[in-house]
Amino acid sequence: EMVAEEEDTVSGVRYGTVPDILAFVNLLSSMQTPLLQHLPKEIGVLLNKKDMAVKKGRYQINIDVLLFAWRLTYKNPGSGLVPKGSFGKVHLAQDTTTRKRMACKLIPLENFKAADVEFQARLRHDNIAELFGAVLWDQTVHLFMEAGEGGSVLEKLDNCGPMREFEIIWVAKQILRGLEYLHSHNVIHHDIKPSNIVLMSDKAVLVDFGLAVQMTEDVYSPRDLRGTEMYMSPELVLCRGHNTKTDIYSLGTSIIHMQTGSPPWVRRYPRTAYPSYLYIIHKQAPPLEDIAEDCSASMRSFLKRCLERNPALRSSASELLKDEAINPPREDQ
Ligand SMILES: Nc1nnc(-c2c[nH]c3ncc(-c4c[nH]c5ccccc45)cc23)o1
Repeated sequence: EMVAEEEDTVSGVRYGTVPDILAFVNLLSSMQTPLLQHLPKEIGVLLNKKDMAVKKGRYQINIDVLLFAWRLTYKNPGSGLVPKGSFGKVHLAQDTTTRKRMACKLIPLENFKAADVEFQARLRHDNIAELFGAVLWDQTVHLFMEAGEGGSVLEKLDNCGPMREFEIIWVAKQILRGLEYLHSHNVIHHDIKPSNIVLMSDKAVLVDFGLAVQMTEDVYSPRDLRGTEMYMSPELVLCRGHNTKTDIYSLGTSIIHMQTGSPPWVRRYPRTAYPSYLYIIHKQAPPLEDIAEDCSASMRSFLKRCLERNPALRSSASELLKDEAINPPREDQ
């Protein structure tokens, strides 16, 4: 009766609350795949009753919700792309009843970790991509989330070149609000970079919490190296313990990428000659030389605060939100 019981607790797709979806995703990551191999249909928990229409316990891909490759406004038509997250491909999804457009990240069940969802389910903030639901279908976990239809900042940089300072200020301010909220819950994102910042018409949001961790003390001692090299802080590379300030450093290197079109280091140390940048990040002073020539004095001092080598002296998100660089006096606007 154990199997039958588990079957009926997970049968079909239903609306639920955050504890329900956390229980569901923990079940997924603990359940052995053989048991999940022969499920008759999709199973899942949806948080968003308003925009997702479940019909008699069904929420079928290609029937109740359609998946598309993203078509970017500034990309030539037809080049629909499927951006890759840390462990999954991200599609545009549209509920066929409500017409709501969402992002849908597909993670193969064997790669799925409850952590992918836990932070996004438990933490809600305007500048963190909202989780709408999770559905297991055909051995693949489908995570439905708030969609940044303007694409990621990386796509924008690749397509439109370096951003102007007022655009960078607009993005930096919102990501700092998201980081201030995350860090107030002792959560480290661990992968702040242009491809994990997505754009909507009225805001920028953080995505991809696959590497996020919650600190229990005021230092996190890593078991593995998490993040993307170019944006990593010196203390993270050293692997002797770090804290939420590592995200602030990664925002600083991301801003250098936004203003110059390239991540720090690569112009001075070409990728062809340097397979890894970890040693450079550890040995060299922070990459202030890679700050754009036309960077304003206030933004330059803002970046120095983000890229301070000593995390204890590096500014926090709350402190940076008061910086004049992102609060220009009115006549500047
Ligand atoms: N790794 C990851 N985990 N969650 C997300 C995510 C949640 N909502 C989203 N909205 C848009 C995009 C996106 C990324 N690159 C793009 C290029 C074109 C259009 C859209 C995008 C990604 C997401 O991404």
